Amino acid sequence: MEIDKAIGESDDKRLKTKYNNAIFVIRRALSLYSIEEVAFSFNGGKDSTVLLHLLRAGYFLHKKELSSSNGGLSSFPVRTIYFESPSAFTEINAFTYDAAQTYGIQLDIIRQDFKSGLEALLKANPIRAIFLGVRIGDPTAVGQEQFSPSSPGWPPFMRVNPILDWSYRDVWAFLLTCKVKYCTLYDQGYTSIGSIHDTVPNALLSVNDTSSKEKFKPAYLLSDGRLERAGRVKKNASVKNDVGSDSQKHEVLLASVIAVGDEILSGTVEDQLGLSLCKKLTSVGWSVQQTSVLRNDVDSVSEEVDRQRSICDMVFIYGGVGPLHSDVTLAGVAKAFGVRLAPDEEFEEYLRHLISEQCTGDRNEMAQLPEGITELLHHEKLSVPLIKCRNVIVLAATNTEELEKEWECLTELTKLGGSTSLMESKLLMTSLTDVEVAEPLSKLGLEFPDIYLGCYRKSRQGPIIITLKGKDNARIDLAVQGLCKKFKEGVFVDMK
Ligand SMILES: Cc1cc2nc3c(=O)[nH]c(=O)nc-3n(C[C@H](O)[C@H](O)[C@H](O)COP(=O)(O)O)c2cc1C
Ligand SMILES: Nc1ncnc2c1ncn2[C@@H]1O[C@H](COP(=O)(O)OP(=O)(O)OP(=O)(O)O)[C@@H](O)[C@H]1O
Ligand SMILES: [Mg+2]
Repeated sequence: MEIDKAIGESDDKRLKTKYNNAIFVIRRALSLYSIEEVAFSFNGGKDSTVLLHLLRAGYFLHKKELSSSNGGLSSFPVRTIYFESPSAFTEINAFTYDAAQTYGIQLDIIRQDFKSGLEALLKANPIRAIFLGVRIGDPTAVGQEQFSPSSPGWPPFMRVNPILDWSYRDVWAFLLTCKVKYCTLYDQGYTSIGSIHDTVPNALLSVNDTSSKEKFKPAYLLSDGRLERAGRVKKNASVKNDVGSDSQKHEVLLASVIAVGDEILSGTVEDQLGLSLCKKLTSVGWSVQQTSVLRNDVDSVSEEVDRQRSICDMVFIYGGVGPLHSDVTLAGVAKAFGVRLAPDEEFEEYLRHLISEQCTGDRNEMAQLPEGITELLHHEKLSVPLIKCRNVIVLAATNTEELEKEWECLTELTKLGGSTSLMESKLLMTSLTDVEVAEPLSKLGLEFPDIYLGCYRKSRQGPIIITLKGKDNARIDLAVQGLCKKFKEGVFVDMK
């Protein structure tokens, strides 16, 4: 069988594992249900196309085992249903029909909505299980397993999701490795295809071109699969790194800052990040509604996150992020949104670069993220992307320098610091130690509450760089003079 052979010959270990797991699910389903009792829901999309080939391979392997025959696969006897809609792309329709013909598939075209169509289908046929190309990350995948009964209110059948755990990259690795045809729209920048009314090419694949017609790279070049739905215009207009369109209606954006750490509560460790975060938020025009410190306890986190996420435009949470038993922040965030934690391969990949060979135990444990609601915000300055779950930003920073860096990246990646461009700023460099400048600086902060003061260093031994930001240049100059007065002349070098 050509698919089984192509995967067998590939040296992509991950793809092999994914393939074997999917084939296992398919073969289990074919053992549990007779061929008349299963159906394949095919719509010409990329995930569907992957599943088509997996099903063909799975059916072939299943049949081979039963009859020990070794012949080819000329026809595919699994009932295949396509819900054809007037708002489908013509390219999708053409591909669906074409694929059916190429692979000897008898297509059942249904021109009703999903629910009514399925009701009629199940009435007329002994179908008990339907294969779907649903993947983690799809909005409809939340809470689903590889075998999931249909939801209450839907006709009763088993949803079989062999590629539930496949990532965007796995999908493309499979289609390209097996060299199978897919819908032409994917070569024109479309990364996930809905109806003609809600789907455009993914702007992240746009190619700068002087000609009037915008050009796009093919779908397989999208580096962050999480953003595959960025081309779903109406339903997902806010997919890319904004703070939510509703929030823009407020005059002032509301933030909540949550720290998680038993050590802060016991006084063992002082929370420096909260203060810093509040200043930063204030400096870019946000109003911090509340700061809280919570125990390392899933329920405490979920309850607080749930409360704050509904009151505020954005919730910032830090502490309790990592693989230790006390690192419960992500589990709490997941619980607040009513989703589970699921392994995330792209995130795992980042962690693998960091921990590489030192890693013992199950790496997946470390790369679990709230399923279906997580967006990874990549930035070249960060070794691990920032985690955004709807309006909750999970910061991995454990000290102010790390926070400074994450904040910088966050403001670049989102519209958080939308007003920073209107701010005036000054950069001062000094070889004074942290201890020497800490108090004068915090005093300066009190004297100049309208001025944002930030500090960072490029290396541990290197100089400290002090940032002063505010809306009024004269006030910044006054603050600089105030600071300089507290020290001997010449200890600060004006960098700008
Ligand atoms: C064969 C099939 C079975 C489905 N079963 C369910 C189900 O059990 N529960 C449910 O909420 N939606 C079910 N759906 C609907 C999908 O979850 C989802 O709403 C749809 O695929 C998304 O399409 P849209 O993005 O065009 O709305 C089913 C869809 C199909 C095609
Ligand atoms: N109109 C439809 N007819 C039949 N099955 C459908 C239809 N729409 C969705 N499905 C089923 O739901 C699955 C998930 O749909 P989804 O749109 O997420 O994936 P896709 O269309 O295969 O790929 P893409 O994400 O690129 O659009 C499909 O793989 C298919 O099994
Ligand atoms: Mg689709």
